[in-house]
Amino acid sequence: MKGLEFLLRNMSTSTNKHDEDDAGRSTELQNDESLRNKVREEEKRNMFAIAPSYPINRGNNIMKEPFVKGRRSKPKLVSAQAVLSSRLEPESIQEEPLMNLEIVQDGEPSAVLDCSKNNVSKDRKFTVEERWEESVKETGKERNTEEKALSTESGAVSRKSMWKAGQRERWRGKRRERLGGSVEDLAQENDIIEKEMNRRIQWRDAGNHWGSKERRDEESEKEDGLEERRQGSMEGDPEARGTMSQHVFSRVFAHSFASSSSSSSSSFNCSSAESDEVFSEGEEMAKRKNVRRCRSWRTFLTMMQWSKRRQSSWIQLAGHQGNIQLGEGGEVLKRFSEVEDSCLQALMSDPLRRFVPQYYGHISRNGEHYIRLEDLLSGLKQPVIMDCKMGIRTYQEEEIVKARTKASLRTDMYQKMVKVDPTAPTEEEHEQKGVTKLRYMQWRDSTSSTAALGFRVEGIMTENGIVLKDFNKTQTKAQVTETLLFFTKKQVHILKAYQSRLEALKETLKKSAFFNSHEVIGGSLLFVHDHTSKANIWMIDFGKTIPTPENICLKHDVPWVEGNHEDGYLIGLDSLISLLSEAIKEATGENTKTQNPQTDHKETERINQPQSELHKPQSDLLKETTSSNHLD
Ligand SMILES: O=P(O)(O)O[C@H]1[C@H](O)[C@@H](OP(=O)(O)O)[C@H](OP(=O)(O)O)[C@@H](OP(=O)(O)O)[C@H]1O
Ligand SMILES: Nc1ncnc2c1ncn2[C@@H]1O[C@H](COP(=O)(O)OP(=O)(O)O)[C@@H](O)[C@H]1O
Repeated sequence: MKGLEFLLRNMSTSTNKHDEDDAGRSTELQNDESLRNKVREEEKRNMFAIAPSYPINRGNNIMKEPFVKGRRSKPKLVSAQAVLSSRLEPESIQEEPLMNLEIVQDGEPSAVLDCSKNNVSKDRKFTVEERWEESVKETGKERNTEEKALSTESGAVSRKSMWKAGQRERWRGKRRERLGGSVEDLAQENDIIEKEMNRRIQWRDAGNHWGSKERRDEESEKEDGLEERRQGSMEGDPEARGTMSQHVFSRVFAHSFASSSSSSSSSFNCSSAESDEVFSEGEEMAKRKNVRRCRSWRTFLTMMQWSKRRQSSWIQLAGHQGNIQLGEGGEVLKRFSEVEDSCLQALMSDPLRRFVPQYYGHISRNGEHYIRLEDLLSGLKQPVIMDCKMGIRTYQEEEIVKARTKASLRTDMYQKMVKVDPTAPTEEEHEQKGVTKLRYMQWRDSTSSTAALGFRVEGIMTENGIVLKDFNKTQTKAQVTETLLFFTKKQVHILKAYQSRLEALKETLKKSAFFNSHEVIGGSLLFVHDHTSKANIWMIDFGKTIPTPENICLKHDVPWVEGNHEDGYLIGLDSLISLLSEAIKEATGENTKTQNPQTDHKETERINQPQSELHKPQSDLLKETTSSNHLD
């Protein structure tokens, strides 16, 4: 039986078993059901205090306080339809309680909402943490009212203690039966009974706790029509198993660690049949040890399975390879950079926050420092991704100063250059077998669409996990349009969703204090969609985004000359929006203007540095796949 399914079944089985056993108990116990529930609730509260439902949300002091409270007011990943209406929603940022991770349809944790429902605030799904807090509030309320009523009803003798006394009697009887005789030392016997009984309550409540929590989750998932998927496809569909209910897993995961500290109250009851028998202290210990051992192995294996699948379905498309990885808690870990970190901090309280992955602070791992970010691929099934580097230049002005003052030659960059175009380096560069970084970056900008259109495609990953990175010479409008059509498979709703999101971004950029005061160099827009028509675009990579000098107010849509610090971000955004329009026309067959990539290419050549090679049709790119990352 597969790990998670086994756990899920076990949890629900144990719940049922408890229900049956409860039914068979004495009348006295049945009458005191509500009190017993209260004790359970108390236990439950304690257990959750040590086992947060998702480690990323709390428990880590490295999270910075101001950002713990804030959260974007917008849904993060939305259906293509819903993106279209995003402009209509209020732009103001509401300060909401932290909701880093939410439950999506397939149960994977993610800051994702299914926005196919129009009323976002009413229909939004809650995070594991929010749900938990809500249930605590409710339980607390019930408890207080109930306790008040009881204390006034029964005066000094609480029903809780009456119930305990009844329990004690029952246990004493069972113990007498077991020992087959009378009990001589009453004080000692009482002590043993008290211990056994308390342990038994904790043991049972731990099982009931998981059972009832699981039942609640099952109910809410059923509402979402998930039951069928979980039962039907979990077993057969490796992808579904890969995107299994991580919130359930997280609980088991967190709980496993909590219980490893040998707290009996946090024991996970995986065999209720056994647990309902009365054991002697030694027997009970031995059984619990066994149960715990098998449980921790199962938990460990499940953890490994989940982690492996999630890791293999995650990809770093562009940028410095190895710089970014998926963290154990499902977050993205990016190698720490002071510049990027301060940008992300500032962005968390800027209107642009809804276009930026959630920032969770830092973490150290194996001596390395990382920035923790929301995984933007979470909640997507076989994601299709495109990374577009924005701006009319991708190097900072300081690179020019460096090239003038202490120019160092880069062999690696020379080699990259030659690989793309052996005729690109000058004779001197060929002799030196090296180029300056500035030279390389300028060459990259001019041979791609960066200099002319204000952005370039850095890479695309198709739904099969095929990665294409050969866009060095994708330069003209026609070529980029062709690339957009290829990337979206001409799906008009996706193209429109992207266009709409970019228009919303443009509006937000106008209002953003961050954007007004920063030179955004080397930043990307990450386009993500999947076959379930979820689509979104995110601003990522702020490693070279720096505050502008005080005397400079950037326009972002004018050409760059050295010293004006202009980045041309809005030039790129406008180009993208208009090329998406072209692609939509093309996809809907409305385009009367026949585009000719070659003529178009030649026009651009006149604007930029001439390049020797003509572009290859997009279909050829597939043959030149640089790497492959199969998701299944
Ligand atoms: O994309 P290719 O053609 O491989 O070139 C890369 C990108 O321009 C990187 O910019 P970005 O970070 O914007 O993607 C740049 O990093 P930095 O400018 O950030 O350093 C790399 O410089 P080196 O890291 O020096 O190699 C350069 O080699
Ligand atoms: N928050 C994120 N969620 C998912 N993928 C991400 C995230 N941040 C980055 N990536 C992936 O990593 C790649 C490189 O990210 P980037 O921040 O540009 O790195 P670098 O600074 O090395 O250029 C992106 O193209 C994308 O595939």
